[in-house]
Amino acid sequence: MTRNEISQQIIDTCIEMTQLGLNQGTAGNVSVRFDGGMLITPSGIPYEKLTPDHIVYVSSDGTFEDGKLPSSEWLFHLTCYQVREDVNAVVHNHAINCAAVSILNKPIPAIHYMVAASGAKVIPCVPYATFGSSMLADYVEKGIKASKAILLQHHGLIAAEVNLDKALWLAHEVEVLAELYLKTLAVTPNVAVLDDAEMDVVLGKFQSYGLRVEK
Ligand SMILES: C[C@H](O)[C@@H](O)[C@@H](O)C(=O)COP(=O)(O)O
Ligand SMILES: [Zn+2]
Repeated sequence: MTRNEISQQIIDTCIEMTQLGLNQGTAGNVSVRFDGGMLITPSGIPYEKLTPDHIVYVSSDGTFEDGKLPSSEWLFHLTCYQVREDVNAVVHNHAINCAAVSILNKPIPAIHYMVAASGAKVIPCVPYATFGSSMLADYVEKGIKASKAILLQHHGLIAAEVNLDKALWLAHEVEVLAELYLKTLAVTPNVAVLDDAEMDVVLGKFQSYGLRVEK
């Protein structure tokens, strides 16, 4: 795919993210691994105003094109690609239920088997650090190594996957899980969780879930 086509896909994903109710205003950002670095949304431009020319190429050493300003979170996006070879797209947003759980500073435990869609038994909540900081990128590095979806304390969510469709799908799933967690926490502080053995089974099943058999 050409740079222009991927850039349009990034914009389409941003708009869908807002339509799904996962984001507000200019919050959030989206990137795709590209040519040794990544293509990423610019900083602070409303999604509906974006054209492919606004999308910024950031190289693996963090340098970017003259006259363009990448997302303030470019460093944690780049970090995701550097520490996980299996991901090619990263989505960040401030989805309301994920942000609420992050304010409680709680990981999302195995309250539902869909937690395993993250590739982990628990969706971690990494500590707060100022947006755009290298400290935040350091926390993201630790979290994303363990799980393809993480909560950022007092901030929001990151979901990383093999492609944009799957990254957005995962972000949406985690928002549903966060809502379920808040609803159950409102009834009892001791929310029941699935045991490790069952989560191992589900994690195994997710390895081949949705893969088409080639004939
Ligand atoms: C202040 C920013 O909104 C920050 O929260 C960042 O994390 C974000 O989500 C959007 O920033 P960019 O427009 O710089 O991508
Ligand atoms: Zn943010």
